[in-house]
Amino acid sequence: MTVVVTGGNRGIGYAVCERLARAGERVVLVSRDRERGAAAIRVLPGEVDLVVGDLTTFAGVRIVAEELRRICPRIEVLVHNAGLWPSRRVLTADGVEESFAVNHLAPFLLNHLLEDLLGRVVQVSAGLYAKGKADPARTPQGLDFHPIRTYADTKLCNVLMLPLFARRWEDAGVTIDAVHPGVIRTGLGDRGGPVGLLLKVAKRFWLTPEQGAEPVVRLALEDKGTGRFFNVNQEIPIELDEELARRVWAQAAALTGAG
Ligand SMILES: NC(=O)c1ccc[n+]([C@@H]2O[C@H](COP(=O)([O-])OP(=O)(O)OC[C@H]3O[C@@H](n4cnc5c(N)ncnc54)[C@H](O)[C@@H]3O)[C@@H](O)[C@H]2O)c1
Repeated sequence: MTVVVTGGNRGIGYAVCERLARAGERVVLVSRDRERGAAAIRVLPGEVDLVVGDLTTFAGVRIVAEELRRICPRIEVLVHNAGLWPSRRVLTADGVEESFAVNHLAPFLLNHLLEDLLGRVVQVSAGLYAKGKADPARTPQGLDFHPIRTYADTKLCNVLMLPLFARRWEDAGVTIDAVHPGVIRTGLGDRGGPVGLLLKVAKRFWLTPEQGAEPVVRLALEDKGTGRFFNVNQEIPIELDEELARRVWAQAAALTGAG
């Protein structure tokens, strides 16, 4: 089975790659940095391929999709793990806020570009989605940027897309679930200043990337359901605003040219 893991060169993604490679799956690791990606695949066990690409821009996502198409006749599992928690507002070359681009638009576009190859998709989301607002008039450009809420907005967008992709793919038998991996000690959200210092201290008490990988791997290898959200291993019913979900979808489609 071929499993593609975005952002697989470090943190939870790396631990996911390691677990899957040890289990005998063919792993394709997507990394934005060639050297860091190559360093990761050198030490990973088993059959691991590297695809290099930056998921910040639509052009970067398209390059990744093309390369995946070239080397994978089928992708049994696509794990959208790459994620960003920025401390300040940065716009991408496409004019959208960076974490909105990587956390939400990149998975949205990859899902469309690869859908005929897919068996299953696992979206690494975050429990913080519940604090998000996903206002289509403001979120894409990161207007009113907030160091916590903006990230939460992007993760809410992931969750809003779940039932829509689940329905879209029903007949094709492609499934999609999302998971909050737990509070995990990785480089996510690292920053300077007093907040960075506090975070560094707090992270000592957080779980390891291997522990964060566990629920992601479990979902990657399971194929019983679709459209579900898991808080670690527990399924949480999600109440979604259908109308908002459709607007967020339409906007992602207009921005990326997919859908
Ligand atoms: N660490 C936690 O407590 C926690 C909690 C909830 C959700 N998550 C989610 O788990 C996922 C993995 O995060 P992590 O904690 O391992 O953090 P991390 O920072 O260690 O890993 C993030 C990965 O995403 C990659 N990435 C970022 N921007 C990219 C881009 N433009 N193109 C390609 N790759 C890019 C990074 O290179 C890295 O490999 C993220 O989606 C994150 O939001 C983490």
